[in-house]
Amino acid sequence: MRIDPLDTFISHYKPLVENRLENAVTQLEAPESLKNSMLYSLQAGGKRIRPLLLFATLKAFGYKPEMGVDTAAAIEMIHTYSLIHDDLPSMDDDDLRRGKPTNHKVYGEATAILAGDALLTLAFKMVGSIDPETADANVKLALINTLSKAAGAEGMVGGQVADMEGEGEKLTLKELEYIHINKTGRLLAYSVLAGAEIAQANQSVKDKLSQFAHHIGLAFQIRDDILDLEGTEEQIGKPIGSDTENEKNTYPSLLSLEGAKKALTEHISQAKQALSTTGLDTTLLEQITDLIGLRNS
Ligand SMILES: CC(C)=CCC/C(C)=C/COP(=O)(O)OP(=O)(O)O
Ligand SMILES: C=C(C)CCOP(=O)(O)OP(=O)(O)O
Repeated sequence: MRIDPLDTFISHYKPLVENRLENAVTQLEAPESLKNSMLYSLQAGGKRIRPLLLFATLKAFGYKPEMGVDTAAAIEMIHTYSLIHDDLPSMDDDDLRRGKPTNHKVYGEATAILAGDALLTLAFKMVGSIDPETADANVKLALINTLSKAAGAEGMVGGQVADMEGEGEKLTLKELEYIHINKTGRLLAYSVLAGAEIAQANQSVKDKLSQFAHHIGLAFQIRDDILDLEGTEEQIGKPIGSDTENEKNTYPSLLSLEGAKKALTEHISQAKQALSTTGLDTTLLEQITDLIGLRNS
């Protein structure tokens, strides 16, 4: 029987980041209610695709994936905070996330906002305290600066604002692409580029990985848009059809379902093309790219 290398990789490295997340929050000297709220969303069962991308990137360079565990935990904290806030009544007003009641439904709106704030700030401490043998001061500074850019006003937060402002408006494909690249793509791209930073890759390889990351970022959100129409509640962990209900601009709403699927296939293929130019052992990254195209687990 053939065991898929990606399955083996996931079963080894998912628990690694999950343990780091749990330890980082449990150790905090902070109100139990806040820690419980942070842990509730961190442990609600995400796919951990961003940590896996970082680990697989390190592996592509021949580095130990373990070297990325603090950065992977930081990325997952920022991603989780963004989902807690995205679900709030003032944003998407969702009741379910990862198949469970949303954070504000369980802990109340104020604690949910503060749990998100605490996860965001803890993420930067995680990167700041990476073992110096894994990343020296210059590498850490680069990791912190690029994380701040990917997650903040010039990245995810900016994309979220544009997404909200676009609700009910008919956007152009270029405007929608801006939203997808920033709201979703930047943090996914960071997961790959952080691996390249830790491996101290040269600029040419970083540029190629950046191209790869751009395409998987877009593909990921296009697939999310498609699943909102034709996925199941079990598959996406929340009711389907919320994009339509919130009058969101999506690839299917602009290009039709068929057009969105075509765009997804094109971005997956361009992502793989970019990978093939890096000269690295990209087996796992290719498999994760396929997973993003299918997104059925
Ligand atoms: C600063 C903040 C709050 C950023 C949120 C970023 C984000 C990617 C939200 C989920 O997007 P979505 O609403 O398209 O996805 P889902 O369908 O999972 O809610
Ligand atoms: C960025 C988007 C589209 C929100 C959901 O992200 P994921 O699909 O990675 O969510 P989890 O697996 O972490 O729950």
